[in-house]
Amino acid sequence: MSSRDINRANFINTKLLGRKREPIDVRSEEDPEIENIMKTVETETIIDREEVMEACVKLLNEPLHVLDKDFAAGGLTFAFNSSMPPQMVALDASQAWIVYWIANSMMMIDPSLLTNEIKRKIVRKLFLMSKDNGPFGGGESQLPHIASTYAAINALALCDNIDNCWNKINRDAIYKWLLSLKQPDGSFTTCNPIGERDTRGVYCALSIASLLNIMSDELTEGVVEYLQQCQTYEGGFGATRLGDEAHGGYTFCATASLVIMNKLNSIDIEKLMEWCAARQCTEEMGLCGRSNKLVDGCYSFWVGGTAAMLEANDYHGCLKKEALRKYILNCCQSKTGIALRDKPGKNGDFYHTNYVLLGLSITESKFYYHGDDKTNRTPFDILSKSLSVKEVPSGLAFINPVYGIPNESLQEFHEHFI
Ligand SMILES: CC(C)=CCC/C(C)=C/CC/C(C)=C/COP(=O)(O)OP(=O)(O)O
Ligand SMILES: [Zn+2]
Repeated sequence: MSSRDINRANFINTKLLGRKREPIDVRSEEDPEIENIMKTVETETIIDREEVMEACVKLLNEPLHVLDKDFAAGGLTFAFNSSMPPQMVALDASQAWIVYWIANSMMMIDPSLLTNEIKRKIVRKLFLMSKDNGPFGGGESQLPHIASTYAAINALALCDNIDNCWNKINRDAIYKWLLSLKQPDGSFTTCNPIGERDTRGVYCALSIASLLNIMSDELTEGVVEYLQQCQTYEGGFGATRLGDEAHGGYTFCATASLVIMNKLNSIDIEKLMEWCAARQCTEEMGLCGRSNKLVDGCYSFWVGGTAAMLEANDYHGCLKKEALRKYILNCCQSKTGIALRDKPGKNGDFYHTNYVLLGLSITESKFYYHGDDKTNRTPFDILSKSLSVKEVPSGLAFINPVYGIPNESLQEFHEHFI
């Protein structure tokens, strides 16, 4: 991988998934592409809290908008089949993510949208991103990355073992590679040797390993202790154990990792519940990712999914789900675009479409565990059923909050590897 590729991958991972930090100095004359991306980022409209509140309150007072499924689905199908729009060039190292976001959105809206032809395209594209059929990079000829591998495995889980593709996944190579990323403090790097080490790596590693049934004591050694150190005084989790601010993305990753290991009881759950409840903005009723920050539709999953996992474990009521649902339906559907969005004033995108839809499904579901045996719980035992809502339910698929994919696909994929 050239230093330009490393810079670009770092930049994209930081912007898209990473924690807040000083901008990386990647602007150089030799790289006009990155120069352009930086310009777009810098000129992005800064939305003021007052403005957001005003726009949301106006929209929240309107009659509830019902998700325009045909519009959204048609748009997504088009986006997947056509070539990438220019702004997507910026996501060169995130192609596995894009495939997962689009496929998962389609699956949640209507599984028949994901035709065999589209599934074959997904499988073909994903395996091109890997030299040995796993682990996966962010695009063709890119080095493997833990987040790309996570996204690729999730996307493959949606493809129904078409053409026996699940047997093609190189589980041995993935297991060895995951072990090679393991750090003495219990965390995982995102890729070697330049990767970041934080709760994202832990979650991606455990999600991949549990789905492919390659979990081992060696993989999970020290992980609980690492995550315990990431819980902050506020109750949420920071990126690392070095005192980072609690954030919705990292809190989801830590909570889901603990649920996968059936170790939720090893952290301060009451504080975590308080922290989740405090994420619901009192005017907009959507969720923010951290203290004193703006509401954003994607936290309907990162924080909403955390609350759903707590609910399954009998810690109910962190969020006002009906009010969050209203925020999603009235404020996250862009009237002009095909996609779902962060907040009024923003454009829709694939990332927000997926996580807002996951969040919407959560607001219409009750979460619980199958069976009474608390000591042997697995993340695959989490079930959901319909929670009655005031207006018409959206009819989205029920999802598993640990993996962020519909229950049906999850069960089928998981059972394949038992
Ligand atoms: C599985 C996996 C890799 C998950 C990643 C989860 C994660 C860290 C999500 C957060 C992503 C995000 C857009 C943060 C924005 O920070 P910001 O400072 O721009 O936004 P804020 O003001 O809302 O904090
Ligand atoms: Zn967002």
